[in-house]
Amino acid sequence: MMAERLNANLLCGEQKRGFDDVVASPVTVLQIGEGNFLRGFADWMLHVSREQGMFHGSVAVTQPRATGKAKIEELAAQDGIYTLVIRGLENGMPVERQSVVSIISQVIDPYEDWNRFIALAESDCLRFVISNTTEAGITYKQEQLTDSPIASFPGKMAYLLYRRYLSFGGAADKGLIFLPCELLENNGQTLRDIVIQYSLDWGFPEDFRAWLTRDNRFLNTLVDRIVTGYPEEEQAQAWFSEWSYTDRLLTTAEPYHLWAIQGEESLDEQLPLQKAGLNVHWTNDLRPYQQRKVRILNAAHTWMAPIGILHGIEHVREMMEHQVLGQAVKTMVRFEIIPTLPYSVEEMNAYADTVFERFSNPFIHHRLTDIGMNSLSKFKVRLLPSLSHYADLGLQIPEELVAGMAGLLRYYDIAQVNGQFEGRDFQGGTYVVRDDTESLMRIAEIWTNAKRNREDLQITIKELLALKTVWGINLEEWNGFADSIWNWWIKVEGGDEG
Ligand SMILES: NC(=O)c1ccc[n+]([C@@H]2O[C@H](COP(=O)([O-])OP(=O)(O)OC[C@H]3O[C@@H](n4cnc5c(N)ncnc54)[C@H](O)[C@@H]3O)[C@@H](O)[C@H]2O)c1
Ligand SMILES: O=P(O)(O)OC[C@@H](O)[C@@H](O)[C@H](O)[C@H](O)CO
Repeated sequence: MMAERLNANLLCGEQKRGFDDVVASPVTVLQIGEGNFLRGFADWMLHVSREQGMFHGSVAVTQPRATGKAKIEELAAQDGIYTLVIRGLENGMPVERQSVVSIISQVIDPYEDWNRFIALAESDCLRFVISNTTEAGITYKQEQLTDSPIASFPGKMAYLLYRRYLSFGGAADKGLIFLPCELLENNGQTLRDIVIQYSLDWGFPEDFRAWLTRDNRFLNTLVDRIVTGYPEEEQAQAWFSEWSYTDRLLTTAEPYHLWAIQGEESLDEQLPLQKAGLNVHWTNDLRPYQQRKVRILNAAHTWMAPIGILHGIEHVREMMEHQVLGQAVKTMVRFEIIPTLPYSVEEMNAYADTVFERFSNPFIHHRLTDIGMNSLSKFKVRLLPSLSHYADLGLQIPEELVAGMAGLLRYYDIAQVNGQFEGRDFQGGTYVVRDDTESLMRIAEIWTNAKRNREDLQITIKELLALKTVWGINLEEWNGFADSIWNWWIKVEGGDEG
């Protein structure tokens, strides 16, 4: 795609002209994660702000894992420049906007060039660290301190900060502001705790930890935008011939975007996103944003993936257009989930309306198989709290929430085939289930031992509901729950949809 390499300089103040008259600004943001989401969300936001003359920095992007180098290599080959197409409905009207995002001025593979990565610690103008490493990226695992690539994302941050502390003698104004985008409650705080843990493991001095906690900020944030990545090849080719260039990093996203950040509004002076007209909220309470998103939008996705796949449905929009299932999603959100949330029903219904409009976006082909990945842990966080609300009050769990659990169990009726876990949909077609291997093995074992007659299936359902390692609690103990699931089973396997 790109003719010439951007020759950006890591050091502040040294700006060089590069590709197509783009001026590479000083690197003020370190980005951990080269995936679709950050490119369709945070990078795009910074790009918009810079286009308006408000944000004056640029981004150094690095990959968080040693495996899967294709994207970082493509990014390097394209000088960090890529195309984003935003498509969808805005106030009921279709929109399609293409932009060439050029905010990335450095592409660094820490596994190939550790020294270049760690040199960022000494950069005077570095101010922010933005990340998306999936929920799996913000976890603690004991690790050795080496002077070559550190494996984990938090480990890398601990070392980078330590080097920064040494470089600047613990200067207060050289602390960094972390904005993690991982969909994890208290993502900032969790990242900070793990970074501190590494600093203890590796024997860094107490003074460093004082600087770390006093002069660095780890802000909790909540992101919301559906970024669907590279489009179907036919669409991509049509665009390429229209634009007269090809772009393997082409990404598509919906117009809707929200970034809620737990921090004072004055931070927008340093990171002018709200000022640039973006839907960014600086707030002291993230919970309302978090809960409504996870418990409504993500929950609806997590509900529809297994059920939709079992019915042979491929995309979210098709699911919403399905006479029975589309209605079931809406019923569940409006009448079963919203009443469990501690917020105004009007506000929640208004949010749900925007979600249904987003799900019906005619330009976005959001695959249920993508959403269905890791459904076990997603169900636990996104749907189970709504079910628990009823169970804890001794109430019967409503029909569509039951269907969500039952559909999930049916979807995980799997067997190991050629090293993969396969299930069969209602039409007899096969699909592959991707999830935590240990849980999959346990579930596959239960299903393999099941005798498949009526009575035995009831026992199997109970056995699955009792898997505390998967659900965190024993769901078999919920009064009447196993029976409700069984009723769904008879209805659906008997041919009815539900
Ligand atoms: N795509 C969306 O619409 C969207 C919206 C909001 C949040 N998210 C979150 O983003 C994540 C998926 O990101 P994407 O859509 O950019 O997909 P992607 O596959 O393009 O990128 C995934 C990124 O996560 C990194 N990663 C994966 N596993 C990791 C691990 N174990 N440790 C460290 N890093 C790891 C990859 O290197 C890559 O940078 C999911 O966790 C999802 O919840 C996605
Ligand atoms: O990205 P996942 O796989 O964690 O969850 C699937 C979707 O629910 C999710 O990607 C939403 O589309 C996104 O969270 C919207 O902001």
